[in-house]
Amino acid sequence: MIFGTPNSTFLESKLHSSQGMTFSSMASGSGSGGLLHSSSGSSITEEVSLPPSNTVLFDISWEVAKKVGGIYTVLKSKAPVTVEEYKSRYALIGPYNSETAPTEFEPLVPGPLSSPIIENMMKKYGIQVHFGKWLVEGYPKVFLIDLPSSSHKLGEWRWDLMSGFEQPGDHETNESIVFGYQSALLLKEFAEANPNDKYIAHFHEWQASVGLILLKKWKIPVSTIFTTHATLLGRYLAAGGVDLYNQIQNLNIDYEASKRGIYHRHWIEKKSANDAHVFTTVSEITAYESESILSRKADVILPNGLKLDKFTALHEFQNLHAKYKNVLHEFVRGHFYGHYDFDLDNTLYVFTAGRSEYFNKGVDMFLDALAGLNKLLQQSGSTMTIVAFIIMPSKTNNFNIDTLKGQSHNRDLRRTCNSIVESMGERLFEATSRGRIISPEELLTQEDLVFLKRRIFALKQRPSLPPIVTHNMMDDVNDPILNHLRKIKLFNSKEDRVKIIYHPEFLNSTNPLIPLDYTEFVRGCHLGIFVSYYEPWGYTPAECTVLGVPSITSNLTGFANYMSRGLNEPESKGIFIVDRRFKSPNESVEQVTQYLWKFCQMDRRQRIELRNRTEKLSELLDWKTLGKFYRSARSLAIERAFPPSKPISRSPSPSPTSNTLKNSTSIQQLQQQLKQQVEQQQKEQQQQQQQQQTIPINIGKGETSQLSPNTMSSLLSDSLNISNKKSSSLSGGAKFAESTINPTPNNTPSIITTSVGSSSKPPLPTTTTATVSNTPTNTPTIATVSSASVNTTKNSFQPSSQKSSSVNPIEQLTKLNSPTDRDFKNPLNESGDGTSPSKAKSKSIPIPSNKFK
Ligand SMILES: O=c1ccn([C@@H]2O[C@H](COP(=O)(O)OP(=O)(O)O[C@H]3O[C@H](CO)[C@@H](O)[C@H](O)[C@H]3O)[C@@H](O)[C@H]2O)c(=O)[nH]1
Repeated sequence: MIFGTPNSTFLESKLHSSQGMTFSSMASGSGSGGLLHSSSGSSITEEVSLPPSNTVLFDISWEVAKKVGGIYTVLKSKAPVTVEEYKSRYALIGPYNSETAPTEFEPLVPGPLSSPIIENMMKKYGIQVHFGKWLVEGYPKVFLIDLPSSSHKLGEWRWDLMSGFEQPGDHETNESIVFGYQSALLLKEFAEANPNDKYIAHFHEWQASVGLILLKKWKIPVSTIFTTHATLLGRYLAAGGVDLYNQIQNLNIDYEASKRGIYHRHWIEKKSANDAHVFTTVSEITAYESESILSRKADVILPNGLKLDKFTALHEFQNLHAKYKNVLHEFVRGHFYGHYDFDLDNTLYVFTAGRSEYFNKGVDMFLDALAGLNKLLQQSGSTMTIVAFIIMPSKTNNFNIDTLKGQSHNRDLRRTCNSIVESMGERLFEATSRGRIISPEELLTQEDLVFLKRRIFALKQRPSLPPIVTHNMMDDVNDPILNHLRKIKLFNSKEDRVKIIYHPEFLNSTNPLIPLDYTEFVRGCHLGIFVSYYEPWGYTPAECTVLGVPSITSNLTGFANYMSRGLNEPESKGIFIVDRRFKSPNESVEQVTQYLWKFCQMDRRQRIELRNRTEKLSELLDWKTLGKFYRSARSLAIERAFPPSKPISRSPSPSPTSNTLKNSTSIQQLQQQLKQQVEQQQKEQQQQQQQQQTIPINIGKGETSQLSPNTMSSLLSDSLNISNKKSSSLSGGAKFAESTINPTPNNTPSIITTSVGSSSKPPLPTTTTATVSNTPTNTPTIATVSSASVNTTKNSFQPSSQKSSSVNPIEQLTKLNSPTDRDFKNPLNESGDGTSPSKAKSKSIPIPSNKFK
């Protein structure tokens, strides 16, 4: 039976797959092993069965072929391993978006199997489905559904789904409902056309999960998985100042959702979690939260992985750092034209990035820490400059003129200098070929000098300080980031050692200011800072790690908890974890400031060594390691939906608890395994003789740096290592961290008296906003609003006295947590996409009593 032609069809691999083969044997082509191989040819020993040939997998999400935030990264980075595993029995379903389709999607002619289904969708329901491939690595097949083709059905479908508590004015939910019915109909068509196949539909987040509710309601034989990448209400509560992890169990959840006008969305999320055969989240901390908010324990925890690009030459990523840092240098020269009085060789680039959630993403803390660092650098008389980037989309109206002008000045100046150099070269050549030494006056003529003087004079005419924000903001008066900057008075003035660049748009390589895509930008920076308050996982610090860039994150992120369980001394490997759980907000800010201060004390070589150690952790985050949890979730879903001896089950198994425990044990086992490997490696390194030879590394500027033997061995080794190479230098790394992370007494300004981690730590000078009183000399671009607000940001910390006696480790972690509300925290400040609390309405809406049966 022919299912289709290669390259154009979904499901053609049914022809080739062989049931029962192991994944690794298939993937490696060896046919001999039962090992799941990592990219380094190493590792986690595990027998993985290929999915049976009649299993078909769909991922369903709002972010298929359309970037909004982290879920796009999950799907895109996971695509290669999923395609490898399922071949063309894997596809994604998402809404069709005409703006992103041209760059993300390539239409294909559907094969004989999908073709009648797509035709039926149009004939029976009038729904247009675009079939093709997603233009990302692995090229998975996608079904993109045209929402407008069903917009006339909205009223009917909304009534069918949530009569009694619908919110007709909520555009985002309306779209979710339309997409939900469309995707459920598509899955129904597939399941009915191929009754012998076992379908797994994996729904991501509430916006895409209405279809899951319908599959159960219509009794369609499809096994379902629901992953919540955050809970809606959790985001709102955190952003709105609720002490989430301490109070969660005391809240009336439906009432809280109703109060915020999101009951109908919360209902979709909760019903999806409860209707799914398998319910999953991305971290333990979100599993804990989901138990209260969604009334179901997670069956499986799915830590987010990344697709690793391993270089054959391990120092290559250091060279990329130098390359992209030069692009940032060029931007900075232009941006600060007329005020460019600092040394780029003594400048560090730090950044935060992500969807715009001012409080939840810890931007408030990031800025307060920068204000503290600015003060410390000023007081110590440091000449170092820190350029801090904030890459967070906001509503804008293109780039602002001042910013563009800066880049154009810079380009003009470069052109002028290049043409002078060219004529100098000609004159030099001419004189030399006539056997004469050229005089300096002949080389650089009076005319050239006048020309250059004019250029310099033009630069100095800049009337304002270099802009804080690169774009015209649609609502700069209410932008929480700009307001915070106004409050702490970081205006890019001459005296500021910390300069700010707020780029309210995601980056891409066609950007006229910073022509880098996000990954290249991260590589060019020295340090990422993501001290989130609410962060189910946190891709941004994870991406830093695999790109070999150290980062500061918070212990309220799934990523930090995952890494700290798997690593000893994460700090020494470039993962700095700030305590937002047990410390007051002011103390957490001070901890960030201290980390920054100490980072500033490191010299270039120490930073290179730290980057090496950071990069070597990437194996921990590889989908080839973490994909196993997805496989567990799928097997469980199949097991529950299609029990071997029973007819197809249409309802989820009632006892997820035991599976939750089973799975969390397996994550711990994996981490334990990785930890043991790292420790083993450390032992081996200690026994190792120090190598005498040094190898040059390009560190930019055309210089080379002689790395120490320890660094070299760590460069050459594989950190997690797996294939028993005897070469890593993690133990050297730990020693290095002790000596470099703690500030050298001579370099330490007098106000810093101890290092982080000291049990008798005297307080740092306060880093809150009121202490920063430098007034800008010129009018900064953002200073269009009153600068009256210079009061100290007062933090209210309530020490947690109610220690939990619960045996649930997550509960223990989170119950003891007592970060509390900060004065400036305002839920209405949060903005972003549909998962963001920005759309909270104050109006309460009715809660039906009959929807949860
Ligand atoms: O210029 C930029 C800046 C950022 N990013 C990306 O944006 C993503 C942001 O990720 P994250 O902050 O983790 O995403 P959220 O959108 O907040 O996603 C939710 O879902 C993610 C996936 O499960 C979880 O990691 C988060 O904790 C959770 O809040 C990252 O992959 C970045 O690479 C860009 O592509 N371009």
